[in-house]
Amino acid sequence: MSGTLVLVRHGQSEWNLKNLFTGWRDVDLSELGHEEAKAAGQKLKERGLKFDIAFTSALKRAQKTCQYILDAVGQENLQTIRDAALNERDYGDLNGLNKDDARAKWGEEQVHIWRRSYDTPPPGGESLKDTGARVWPYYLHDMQPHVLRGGTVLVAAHGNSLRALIMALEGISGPEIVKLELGTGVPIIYMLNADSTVASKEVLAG
Ligand SMILES: O=C(O)[C@@H](CO)OP(=O)(O)O
Repeated sequence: MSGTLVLVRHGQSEWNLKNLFTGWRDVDLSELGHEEAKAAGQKLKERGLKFDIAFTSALKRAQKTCQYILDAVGQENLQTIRDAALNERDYGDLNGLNKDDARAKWGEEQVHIWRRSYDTPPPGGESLKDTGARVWPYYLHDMQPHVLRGGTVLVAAHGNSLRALIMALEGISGPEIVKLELGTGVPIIYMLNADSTVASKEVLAG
């Protein structure tokens, strides 16, 4: 057995609440999002988890979620690396549009393909494959070494940057990844083997 990797999607954002495509727009957590982030920290504290390093994106909804978690576990000053490699997928021309308006304009199926498929990018934006092409090398180079040294690593990021990471981590296929949805503020705890494969996965939902 090797180390522990804890992935958390940020708490609900203002634009999640308004049902808008968000992507790289730097919107804040909603009131509920602040609570979800605190609750995520509380759950991890109850597990007795202590981190060796934290990683988050260049966007404040993820950074604030990260800080709430570190505060909750009593590690408010832990080394935290912020990197745009972990940013949400760039939604391109869809950024700022209402998701229901987009469905009315382009159809339910097309919007679902843009939101959840592996390799169909939204107009002017990144596909999940494109997102994985920046997230996975970053994981391998910057995060995995800590895990393989037996460390416990926190990653507070976004729905699609984490879907891309989980896809590679678990070896999920393109057709299967369509079904994977991540809840806001829900921690996922992976224990990894020494050969970097997944030994166990636990989702702290509810
Ligand atoms: O708007 C976004 O950037 C993302 C995540 O909130 O939305 P979706 O769930 O549609 O990928």
